[in-house]
Amino acid sequence: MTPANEPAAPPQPTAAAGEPGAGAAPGRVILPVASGAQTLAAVGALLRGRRLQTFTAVGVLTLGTGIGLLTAPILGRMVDLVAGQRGAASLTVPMVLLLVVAVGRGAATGLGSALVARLGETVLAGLRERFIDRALNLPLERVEQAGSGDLTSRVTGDVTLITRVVRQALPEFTTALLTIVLTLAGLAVLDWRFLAAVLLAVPVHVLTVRWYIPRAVPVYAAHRVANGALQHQLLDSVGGVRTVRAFRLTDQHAKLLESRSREAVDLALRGIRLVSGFFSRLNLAEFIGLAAVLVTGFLLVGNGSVSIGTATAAALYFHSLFNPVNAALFLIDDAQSAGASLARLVGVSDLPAEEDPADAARPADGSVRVRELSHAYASGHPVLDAVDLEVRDGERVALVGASGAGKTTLAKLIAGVHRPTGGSVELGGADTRALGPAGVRRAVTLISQEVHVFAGPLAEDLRLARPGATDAEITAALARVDALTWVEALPEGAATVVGEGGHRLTVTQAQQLALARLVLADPPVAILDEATADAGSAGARTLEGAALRALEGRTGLMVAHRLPQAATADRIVVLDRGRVVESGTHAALVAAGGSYAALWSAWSDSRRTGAEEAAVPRPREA
Ligand SMILES: Nc1ncnc2c1ncn2[C@@H]1O[C@H](COP(=O)(O)OP(=O)(O)OP(=O)(O)O)[C@@H](O)[C@H]1O
Repeated sequence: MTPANEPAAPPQPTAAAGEPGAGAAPGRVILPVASGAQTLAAVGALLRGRRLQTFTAVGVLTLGTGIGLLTAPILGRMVDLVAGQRGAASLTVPMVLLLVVAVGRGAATGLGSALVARLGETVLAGLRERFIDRALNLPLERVEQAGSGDLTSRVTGDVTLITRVVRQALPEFTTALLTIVLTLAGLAVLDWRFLAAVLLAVPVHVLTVRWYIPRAVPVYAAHRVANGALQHQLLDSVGGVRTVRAFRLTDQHAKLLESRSREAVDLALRGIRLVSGFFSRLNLAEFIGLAAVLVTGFLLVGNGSVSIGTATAAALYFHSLFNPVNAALFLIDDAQSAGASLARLVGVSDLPAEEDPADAARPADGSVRVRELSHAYASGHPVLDAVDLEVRDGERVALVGASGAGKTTLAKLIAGVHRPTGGSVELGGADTRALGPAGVRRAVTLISQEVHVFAGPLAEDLRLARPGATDAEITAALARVDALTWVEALPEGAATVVGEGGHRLTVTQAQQLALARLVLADPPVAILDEATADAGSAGARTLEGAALRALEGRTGLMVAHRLPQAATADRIVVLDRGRVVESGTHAALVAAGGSYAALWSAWSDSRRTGAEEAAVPRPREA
């Protein structure tokens, strides 16, 4: 009695990425996950904007299912006609009707399914847009607290899962549910006792799902992990085949592969056994239900309550429930996983949008004033301790200090990436709280070491900093950061596709692009955090020159790891354990013989011995 359209592949319950604690490292505060009610409300709000589309889709699908329900009574009527020996001619009308019903049902359900899929896609697109909008505007601090993996897994894993379910399962699930509801109603119309007989099978369905889901979820989760481990082992053994042979590790690797493979196969077989168990239990439910309907029909026909045709129609109705019931139960897991993923998307998209003050202040110039600034990532562990710093409009200040001294933290606080635990930051005389997030973004640009090159034409990458920049402005910005020569040498110049899947840029080139974006954004304050530290010495010199030109006409704060770069700044500020310990010109600080002088002399010694060319010696690791 297994249905003809029983899905061929075993169902793979998904341990939804949103399950509590999934992937969350200890100490992480993961981004919010919406409750069931909030998720429904969000989907409801999206559907409300598409009332007509929703009513049409559900209406057409209901019509198709309703038309399909006519098949059983027509067949029942034919049975009555045959039982009453009314002659072959009397069957013509019911047969034509059957044909009309089949065509009508096929057309309406096909159209309805397409409309439901389309509605699902549109709603998903709306949700995705809202999610991306909120995600891109999340305070970086919040993303860091959650770990960027949390946001990434929502953008990738959850969105992919929901898209798959919306495309494949939603139309099938909706049709199955409608068929079940309408068929039960049809049974009640025939005779309520048929409905009661059919409902005898429901407890077996419920028990089957309760048996299957808790067993299947861990098995399939473990199967995915085992498959991942097998792939990894294959890559390791095959990729490193020379080393494996050279060190005579062939047997060891073969054994490892065998054990990983056995593990994956065992889990796959357990999955298949579960699916067999799932369907055999459903078959039992079908047996119980059909037996009950037939016995009821026998009794009702016997006492003259219904005709043989009506009893036949009831049995056919029940038989027509097999496929939708199995499909709906089979898809419950997909629906659950999609629901969990949806809750994770709604959790982020329901976050309040970043608010800018109604009458946001405007910075008067490019000066920076930091007062009593303190910060602790974890309470009780201050990283910055009452830092005071004043940078004049147009001044270039280098921040130096040992690793962990707090330079990057200070840079991020000034750029508004983190909110300080205590104290304040003023840009151009205006407190950053009065400027608002958008105001701070306009006033200051932070370039960090992890420069991202967006996939697409190089010129478009630059236009992100100034939408609508002319070709001449792009060329001028590239020339200013010394990048024009290599950009013009690219196969299609500034139109060359760079980034993921495109022309690969070197680290130096990517940082030059970041500097060109800075030139185009033209903020009054720029912060370069280690922008030149990673590029190797030749690249580092190119970048130093580019950075100096990009900073012309604005206030510049440089987190400097190369002391010669710091030496060219108007002023050097030395941080130690979260405090400003020295401030002055290179000459003054060297003469003062303090910690900067110690760093400088260590660096000069290393130059003399030729041991170290590029990086600053780090006297103390935090
Ligand atoms: N996101 C974070 N969460 C928790 N602790 C952090 C975080 N970022 C930095 N820290 C800690 O804060 C302290 C200061 O780090 P910071 O990166 O500001 O120093 P730095 O002077 O820039 O160091 P480096 O030269 O190595 O980049 C370090 O102890 C670091 O481990």
